[in-house]
Amino acid sequence: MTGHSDPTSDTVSSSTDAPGVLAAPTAKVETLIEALPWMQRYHGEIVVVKFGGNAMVDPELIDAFAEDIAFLRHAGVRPVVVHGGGPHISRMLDRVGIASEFRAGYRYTNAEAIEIVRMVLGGQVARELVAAINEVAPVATGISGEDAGLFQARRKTHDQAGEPIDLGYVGEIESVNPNVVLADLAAGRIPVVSTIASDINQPRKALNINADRAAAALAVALGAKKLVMLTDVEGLYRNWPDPNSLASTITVGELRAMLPNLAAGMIPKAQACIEAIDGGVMRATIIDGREPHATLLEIFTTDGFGTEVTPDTIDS
Ligand SMILES: Nc1ncnc2c1ncn2[C@@H]1O[C@H](COP(=O)(O)OP(=O)(O)O)[C@@H](O)[C@H]1O
Ligand SMILES: CC(=O)N[C@@H](CCC(=O)OP(=O)(O)O)C(=O)O
Repeated sequence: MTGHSDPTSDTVSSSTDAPGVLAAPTAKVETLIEALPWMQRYHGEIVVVKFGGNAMVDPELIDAFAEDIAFLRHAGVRPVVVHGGGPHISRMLDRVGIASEFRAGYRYTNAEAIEIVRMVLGGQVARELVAAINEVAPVATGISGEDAGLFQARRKTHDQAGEPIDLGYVGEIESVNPNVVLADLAAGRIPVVSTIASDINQPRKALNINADRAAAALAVALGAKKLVMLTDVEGLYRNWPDPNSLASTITVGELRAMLPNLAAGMIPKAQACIEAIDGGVMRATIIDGREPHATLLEIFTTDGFGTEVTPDTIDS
């Protein structure tokens, strides 16, 4: 039996271990068969997967994520990874004596901090993730949003309720030129994108872009079929932090209505889901990145998990 890890199991089993020996292959086949319609649905499609800094908490989770991305690529999906790195940035800022401050879910980024953000995202987090994926499938490449005009941004001046806000060198994406990502995909590579943008008014200056928002803008520009965001909670809670209020599906209209009452890191995530769906991405999901292989389970199994944001009316 090709690929069978236990050569002794070709022999007749004793009655005590027979049920386990019989059940395991059946379950494996069921899992594979369950994946078939999802593989068909996403074959050849672009899926943007955002890996949040809080989901990158341990090396085993990064390894499992790298395997999932390699699996998707070899199953015929065209995955594009967008990474966060908030905790990594906060640690480095702390080391150089800059306190982290978040306003309405976004990091207040002064002139010194933007240099650290650029260095940590492009020079540390992207490198670690590219290396992890390349260990499994050596086709990952790192791309900064400053490369080849990928992300052009303008300084962010208002919060989600439309009130003026000072965030320093934080940007809102104004335009996306996805050609550099498309070229990588066409060459069979797995792009890993860092969310720094060029300032539209000062092209040599960088702006700090929230990674959820950047992932959504990129998903729209690429015509992605799906946006998946891995984070450190099970999904979106309608009544945070009530553990019984986890939403398994929510329409974009319902989410829009919740937006003014959301807190902290969930604000940009919800805005990202809304932008993605409004921009034509059919599904945006927020899933628990603390669960190993969450990405694969979400994309290739029927139940999926976490919170799925859908258009108000679903026609596909
Ligand atoms: N309604 C909500 N549902 C889920 N999480 C929420 C909600 N409101 C605020 N949060 C917070 O948002 C956090 C996720 O955002 P964030 O820390 O920015 O994650 P990431 O680094 O993955 O982008 C959760 O850990 C939780 O503390
Ligand atoms: C403007 C802003 O807040 N930028 C984020 C960019 C990184 C990010 O979004 O990382 P996570 O996905 O891990 O939160 C920051 O500086 O933390």
